[in-house]
Amino acid sequence: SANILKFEKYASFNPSPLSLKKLLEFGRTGQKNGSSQQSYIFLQKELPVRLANIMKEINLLPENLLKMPSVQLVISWYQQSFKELIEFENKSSEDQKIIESFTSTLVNIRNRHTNVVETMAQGVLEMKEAYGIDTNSENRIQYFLDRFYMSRISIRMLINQHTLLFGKREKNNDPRHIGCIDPNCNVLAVVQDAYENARFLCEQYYLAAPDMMVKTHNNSVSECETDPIQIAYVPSHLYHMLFELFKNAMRAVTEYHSDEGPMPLIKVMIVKGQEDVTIKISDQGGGIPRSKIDLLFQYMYSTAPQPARSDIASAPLAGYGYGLPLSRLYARYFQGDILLASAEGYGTDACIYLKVLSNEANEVLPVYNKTADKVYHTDIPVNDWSSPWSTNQRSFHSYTK
Ligand SMILES: N#Cc1c[nH]c2ncccc12
Repeated sequence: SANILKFEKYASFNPSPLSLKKLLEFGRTGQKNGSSQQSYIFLQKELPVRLANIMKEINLLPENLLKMPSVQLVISWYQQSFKELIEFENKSSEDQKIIESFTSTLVNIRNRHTNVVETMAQGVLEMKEAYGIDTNSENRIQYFLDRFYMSRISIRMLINQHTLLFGKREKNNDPRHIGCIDPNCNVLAVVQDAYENARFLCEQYYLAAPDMMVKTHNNSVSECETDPIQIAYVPSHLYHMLFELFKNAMRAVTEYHSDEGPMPLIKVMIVKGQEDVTIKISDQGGGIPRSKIDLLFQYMYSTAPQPARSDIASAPLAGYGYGLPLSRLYARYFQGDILLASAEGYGTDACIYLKVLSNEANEVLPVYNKTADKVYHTDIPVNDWSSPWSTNQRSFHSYTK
């Protein structure tokens, strides 16, 4: 049908990543007239391209997952949103009425996709319970969900920028922000905000919470050692990452020191260098074995059956949920990262790395291509490093000649 042809057409284009610098410049001119038109012209093509690219990958999911009702529901949301977007394919950007209609379509799409993460997690659970899971599928699902959620983060970022800059005036938005970007995001302020909120939850559940000590080092050449550490960033993304890491650190410390007196502090180091801003959160929560670190970022591992509704309210720090894998995607989205280094038996350092320069903070987007396609169609490569469990007749030596 015509829609299928349009779908293949948009899927044939690669997404065009924007940098924070581009998004900022765009937003600054945006507040003058005329660039709602530029935004419309860019999004009119870029949003269907990003939707079509990730929809191509959804179809490559393991059969057992694809047929889950929750996954079918998510697919229907993407199909509907794609259909609504291509309605604007040949509509002129000269007509302000068309741009207004496009902006309200974006709001509808954003609302339709509000619960995509939970619904996909439900689909993974349905499949686990119905068919179980083999390692190959687990790896493919991990690969897919990282790309699928990164694509969703990027689409929501573009929609939020357009609707905040050109949509109905939001009442409480900070005039210094450009859409959802703060050109001078004060990192310490977001750290303190996330800590206070995680502490509140921790005290509610554990009746106690560890204190925090923060040190900052501003080693950027153009600034003084004591200048506040600021970068162009999306405060809500930074908050999401910090809140998650503080919750996990507090849970570890309170559970590891449950029986004795005062709990050890959570130490936070914020450093601005030439290339990176690093936020290191160090706890003495007993740590986690190196062999289990990867599990914290596994969607499948974190997809545990939801405890009874009453438990959810009382266990706000329970389980790891999708918080860590999604937080790492937020960090990676603008070329940063989150790394965990643990000393089992003592504690854990969690590091958030962000880009100092906004022209280096380019969107990281999944690109549907032959490589991606191959990941879905090849099994895990044959073991090319020795392992104690693999006996290989060909080279097995008998030492008892
Ligand atoms: N994220 C995070 C963590 C921060 N501290 C931790 N301790 C045990 C397990 C996970 C964590």
